[in-house]
Amino acid sequence: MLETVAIWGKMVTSIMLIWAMYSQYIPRHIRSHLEIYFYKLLGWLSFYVHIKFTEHIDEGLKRSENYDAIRNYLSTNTAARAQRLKANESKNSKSLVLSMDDHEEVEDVFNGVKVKWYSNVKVTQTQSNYGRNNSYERRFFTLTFHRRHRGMIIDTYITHVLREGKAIGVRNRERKLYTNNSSSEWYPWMSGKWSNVPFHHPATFETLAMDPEKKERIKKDLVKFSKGKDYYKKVGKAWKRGYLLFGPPGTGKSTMISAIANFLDYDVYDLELTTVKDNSELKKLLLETQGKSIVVIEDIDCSLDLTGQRKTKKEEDGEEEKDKKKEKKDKEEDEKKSKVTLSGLLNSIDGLWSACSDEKIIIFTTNFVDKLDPALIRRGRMDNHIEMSYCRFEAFKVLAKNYLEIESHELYGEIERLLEETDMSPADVAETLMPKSDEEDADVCIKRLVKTVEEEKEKAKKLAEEEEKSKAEKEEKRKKNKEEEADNKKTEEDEKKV
Ligand SMILES: Nc1ncnc2c1ncn2[C@@H]1O[C@H](COP(=O)(O)OP(=O)(O)OP(=O)(O)O)[C@@H](O)[C@H]1O
Ligand SMILES: [Mg+2]
Repeated sequence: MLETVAIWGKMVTSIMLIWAMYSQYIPRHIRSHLEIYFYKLLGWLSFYVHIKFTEHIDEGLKRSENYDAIRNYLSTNTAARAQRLKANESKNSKSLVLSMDDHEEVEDVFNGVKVKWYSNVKVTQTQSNYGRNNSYERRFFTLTFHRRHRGMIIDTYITHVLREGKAIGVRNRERKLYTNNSSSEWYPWMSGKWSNVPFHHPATFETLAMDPEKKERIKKDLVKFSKGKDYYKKVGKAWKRGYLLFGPPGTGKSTMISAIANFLDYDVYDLELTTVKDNSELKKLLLETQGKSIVVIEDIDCSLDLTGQRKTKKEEDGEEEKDKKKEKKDKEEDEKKSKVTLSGLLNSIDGLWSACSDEKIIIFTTNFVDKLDPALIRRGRMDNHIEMSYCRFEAFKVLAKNYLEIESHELYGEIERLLEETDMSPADVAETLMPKSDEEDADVCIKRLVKTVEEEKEKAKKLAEEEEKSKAEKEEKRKKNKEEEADNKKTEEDEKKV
């Protein structure tokens, strides 16, 4: 026994000595060549095949969906058998997820064939421009199996793992509301491209006040889209759909986005364009969004200078002089401003880049649809244009049911007439309907609404009258000026003749 220990001891010492000499005396470039041949030789001699699945793909640009699917699969099926588990990677999940810790190994059996999964991590050191050392971890799984099962594992087992893993991910995931970070925070050791919070908005299509027929049409459109994977593939279109929500403030555009997210069980990416520096940043941000999600750009007319109809030549000439004066000031401001352009945005929506992940809805909202460039909202880009309008009777009935739990009242007829004649947003109607104390019942709230709508109607009438009056005054003034000009001209001509 002692002899065996001594022999082992000698062997280990010799190996360490040889390794130290090898590292010290063989130059680095020769060592890397030798290592390549060593691994090749190992490959020829080994009976085992290894497949690596990395956490990030595309030069680290994008998180791999396959990696997440494998992690989910292993968490549910085999990770519990591992010696060391990690419980801290449940960020996107409703419940606690136990996954294999780094450098752990588990076995899986499929159709009687044994395979092994290893979870690995490689630490990379980088140096920033300021000389600071940063290290970050790159994780990957390695699947190992006997080479005689190569066909079955590659064709069947991996597909099975990915499909199962993705389904588990969808079942477990907690929906998120994402918002984009400024590019100074994009490093892996900082917040990354997107920050997120759990998405728990209570809005649904049932609580959304709008014309029931329109609502039904939108729901059908969404269902058709979410089930359309094969159809989109067949017609050769990226599996995405654009919605343009437009209408006055408080008509439910943002509420509609939440209702769509809840209806389809999608995540929401709230894209703040003003913090995106340029087109390339925009592409990188969109690449980092996952499928089954809604990308939202709210108030697109305010976000950037993407709007405004294209100018005519005449308008451009007239503005030339003014532009020159402003040029210097604008230039300074421009340097600070986002440089995302209309074409950059269009490219990201439906250029080649858009097809990088599936099942995505893109929603733009605006209060002023006429201000938008037609190129931005043409069909194919924004496939469905939805107008969110002022509260009419049908929408009121939904609000009354939600806020007061009533479906009829003696004043309903009166309200129907008033709402047809007055433009009041659902937000204002909802606020008026909401009981302000325990003593206020439905009757009080309905009467308050009638009073408020009547007041609004009166206000609108006065406003219209004032506008009409000021318009008439302006017209009168214009006519007077014109007459004066004509008189002056005539006098001048008469004087010349004399
Ligand atoms: N159609 C609606 N159905 C139900 N509630 C509504 C509707 N429209 C507005 N509301 C209520 O009014 C509030 C404001 O609505 P919301 O933020 O969706 O309006 P918006 O159209 O996005 O306005 P803005 O143009 O100012 O962004 C919501 O919180 C909601 O309670
Ligand atoms: Mg809004």
